[in-house]
Amino acid sequence: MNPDIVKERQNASFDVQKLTYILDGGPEKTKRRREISLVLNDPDFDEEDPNFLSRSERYEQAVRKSAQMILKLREYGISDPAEINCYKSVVRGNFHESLGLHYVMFLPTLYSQCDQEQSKKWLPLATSFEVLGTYAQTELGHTHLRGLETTATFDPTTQEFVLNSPTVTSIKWWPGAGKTSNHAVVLAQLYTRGKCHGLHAFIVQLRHMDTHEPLPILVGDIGPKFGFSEVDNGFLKLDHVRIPRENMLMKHVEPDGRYVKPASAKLTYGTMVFIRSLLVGLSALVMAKSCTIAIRYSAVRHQSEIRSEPEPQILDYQTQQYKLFPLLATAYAFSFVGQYMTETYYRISGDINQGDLSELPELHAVSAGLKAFTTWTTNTGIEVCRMSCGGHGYSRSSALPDLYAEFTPTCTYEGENTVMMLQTAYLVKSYRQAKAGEQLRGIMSYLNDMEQRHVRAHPASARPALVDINDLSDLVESYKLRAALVESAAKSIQQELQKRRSHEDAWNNSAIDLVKASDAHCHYMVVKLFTDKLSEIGDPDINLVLTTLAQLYALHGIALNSGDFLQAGLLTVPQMQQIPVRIKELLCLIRPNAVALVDAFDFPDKVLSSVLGRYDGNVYENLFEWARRSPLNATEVHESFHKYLK
Ligand SMILES: CCCCCCCC/C=C\CCCCCCCCCCCC(=O)SCCNC(=O)CCNC(=O)[C@H](O)C(C)(C)COP(=O)(O)OP(=O)(O)OC[C@H]1O[C@@H](n2cnc3c(N)ncnc32)[C@H](O)[C@@H]1OP(=O)(O)O
Ligand SMILES: Cc1cc2nc3c(=O)[nH]c(=O)nc-3n(C[C@H](O)[C@H](O)[C@H](O)COP(=O)(O)OP(=O)(O)OC[C@H]3O[C@@H](n4cnc5c(N)ncnc54)[C@H](O)[C@@H]3O)c2cc1C
Repeated sequence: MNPDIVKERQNASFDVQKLTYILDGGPEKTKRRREISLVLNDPDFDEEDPNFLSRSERYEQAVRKSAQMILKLREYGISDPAEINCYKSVVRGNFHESLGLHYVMFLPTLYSQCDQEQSKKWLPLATSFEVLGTYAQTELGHTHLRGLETTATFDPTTQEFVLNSPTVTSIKWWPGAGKTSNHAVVLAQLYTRGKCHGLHAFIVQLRHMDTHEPLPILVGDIGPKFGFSEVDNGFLKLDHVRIPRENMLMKHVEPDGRYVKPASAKLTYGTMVFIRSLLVGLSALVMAKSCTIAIRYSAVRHQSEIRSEPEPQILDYQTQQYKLFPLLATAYAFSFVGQYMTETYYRISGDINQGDLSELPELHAVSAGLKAFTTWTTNTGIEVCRMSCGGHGYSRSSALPDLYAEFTPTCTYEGENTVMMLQTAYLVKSYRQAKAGEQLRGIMSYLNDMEQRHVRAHPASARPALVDINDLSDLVESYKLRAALVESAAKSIQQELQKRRSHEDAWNNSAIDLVKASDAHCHYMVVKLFTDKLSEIGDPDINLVLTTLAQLYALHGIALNSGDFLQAGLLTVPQMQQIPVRIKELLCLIRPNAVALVDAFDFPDKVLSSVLGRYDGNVYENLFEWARRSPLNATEVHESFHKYLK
C-alpha cells in the first residue's frame, strides 16, 4: 500500500463504511452489492484489456461477455431488475455491452406497451433471449419524432401492416445491436383508412431465428464511432415489410382498420422517459468514478514545490483542489438526485399504470431537464479530472479517456441536450398558470409566489442582503429565486408575440432564455435535493462532511453564474466577494477527507479499471506493467521495421 494513501485514510474524520451505506440506501443493500461484485473473481469473465484489441475483437469479446452474463444470472438466480443492473454494471466496467439495448429499451418497451396477449407471446421469448431486440427510432435524416418518415400502413385484406422506409433519410440509423439483434421495436407513422395517426411502435423480425441471416431487410453496423466500440449501432432499411396486425404494440387498429385512440399519445414515448431517468444515476456513477481516479492519483503524485521542502502531493495545491472538490461535491449531489429521479420515475409510472396520467407532463419535463443538466456537467467534469492527472491522464491506462468516450454520447442520445432543455414548455406553462392564480403543486410550487417576489434585474445595492452565504437554506432560497429566470423567458416570448411574430418564431427567438431558465430550474432542484438529503443523515460526522460538500456545491454554482444572482439582486457585490474566500475555506475543510470521500463510493479496482485510481495507490509500477502488455511490445522488433525501415 502506498504510504501517502494510507496516511490519507488515517486522516478521515468520519466512518467511510457508514457513508457507503447511505449511498447504497442501507447496509443490506451494500452487503448485497458486494456479494454481487464477487462475480469479478469469476474466471469466466477474464478478458483482454479492450484497449489492446481491434473493434471486431472488442465486439466479439463483448458478445461473449453478454452471453456469459445471461448464463450466470440464471445460475445465481438473480432476477430483481435493480440487482441485474448492479451485476451488469460490475461486469461491464467502463464499457457498454452489445446486448444493452435489449435490456434497457426493448424489454422495457414490451413490459410497458404489450397488452395481455402480446405479453404472453413476447415476454417469454424476450426474457429467454430467443428474441434479441433493439429499439429503432432515429432515422438518417431525423430524430424529431413528428418528422420521422418510416410508415406502417394497415392492409385490412391481409390483416397486416406494411412497413416502409421510402427515402434514404428514412433509413433507421443508430439503433444498437445491428448485428446482434433478431427483432426490433420499430417506431413508424401509422396509416390506416388513408389517415396518418402519428408515431406508433411495432415489433419487426429482422433475422432468421436459427441462422441469424437477415430476412429480406437491409440491416448492418454503421461503422466505428468516437467510442461505443462494443456496440454495433446499426442501420435498418425496410422495403414494404409485412408484419401481422398483432405486432402493433398496444393494438390501436381494429381488424376493420378503425383507429382507437390511446389514453395519451405520449405513452409511446415512455421508454425514453425511463432511460432519461436512468441517465441521471449514470451521471452520478461516472462522475464518482472520475473523481475517485483523479483524487486518489492526486494523493500519491508528488510534483514541484510549495515551500522549499520535499515535493508535495499535488492534492495540496489549491488549484488542484479547486478543480476536483467541486466535482466531488457534484458526484454526491447527483447521487442523491439520481435516487430522487428513480423514486419519482417509479412512483409516477405506477400511477400511470393505474390510469392516472396527471403527472406525466411533469415526469417528462423533470427527466428531460435533469438528464440534460447532469450529463452536460458530468461530461465536462470527466475531462477536468483527466487533465488534472497531467500526462498520465491521457494514457488509456487511467480509464479517463474511455470514461469520456463512453459517456459523452449521453449528451446526444435519448434526446439531444439542448432539445431536452427546450422541453421547458412545461415550465413556461406552469409559470403562466401560477400567474393566473392557480396553486401549483410539487416541484413547481415555488412559482406560486413569484408575482409577490418579482425577481428581475435590479441594482444589487438597492436590495436588502437577504442571504447568509454560510446558511444552506438561504442558498437554496436564492437558487429558487434565480430559477424564476423562467419569468424572463416567458416575457421574451410575450414581447416577440407583441411584435406580431408567430408563436413558433416567438419560441425560437426566446430559445436561449428558455434553455437558461431550464438550466436554472434544474440547478435549483439539485441544490434543494442535496440539502434535503442532509436532514435524513443522523451521523454527525457524516452530516458535517456532507454539509461542507453541499455548501461548496451551492457556492461554486453561484460563483460560476454570478451574473444571474447579481442581476436579480439576490446577492450583493460584497457578498459575491465573500464567496471565493468561503470557497477556499471549504476546500481546506474537505482536503483531509478527500480520499475517504471517494473511498465511500466503494468501486472495486476491477470496476474502475484504472491504474491511476488503484485502491493501493501503487501507480508507477503498475503503469510500467500495463505498458509492457501493449501489443506493440509483443515482439522486440516490430514487423514494420522489416517491411519499411530496414
Ligand atoms: C450511484 C448511482 C448508481 C445509479 C446507477 C444507474 C445505472 C444506470 C444503468 C444503465 C444506464 C443506461 C445506459 C444506457 C445505455 C443506452 C444506450 C443508448 C440508448 C440510446 C437510445 C436512443 O437514443 S433512442 C432515440 C431517442 N430519441 C429521442 O430522444 C428523440 C428526442 N425527441 C423527442 O423526444 C421529441 O421529438 C420532442 C420531445 C423533442 C418533441 O416531441 P414531439 O415531436 O411529440 O413534439 P411536441 O413538441 O409537439 O410535443 C408534444 C407534446 O408532448 C410532450 N411530450 C414530448 N415527449 C414527451 C414524453 N416523452 N412524455 C410525455 N410528454 C411528452 C411535449 O412536452 C408536448 O407537450 P405539450 O403539452 O403539447 O406542450
Ligand atoms: C451512441 C449512440 C447511440 C444511439 N442509440 C440509438 C438507439 O438505440 N435507437 C435510436 O433510435 N437512436 C439512437 N441514437 C440516436 C440518438 O437518439 C440521436 O442521435 C439523438 O436523439 C440526437 O438526434 P440527432 O443526431 O438527429 O441530432 P440533431 O437533432 O440533428 O442535433 C444537431 C444539432 O441541432 C440542434 N437542434 C436540433 N433540433 C433543435 C431544436 N428543436 N431546437 C434547437 N436546436 C435543435 C441540436 O441542439 C444539435 O446542436 C443513438 C445515438 C448515439 C450517439
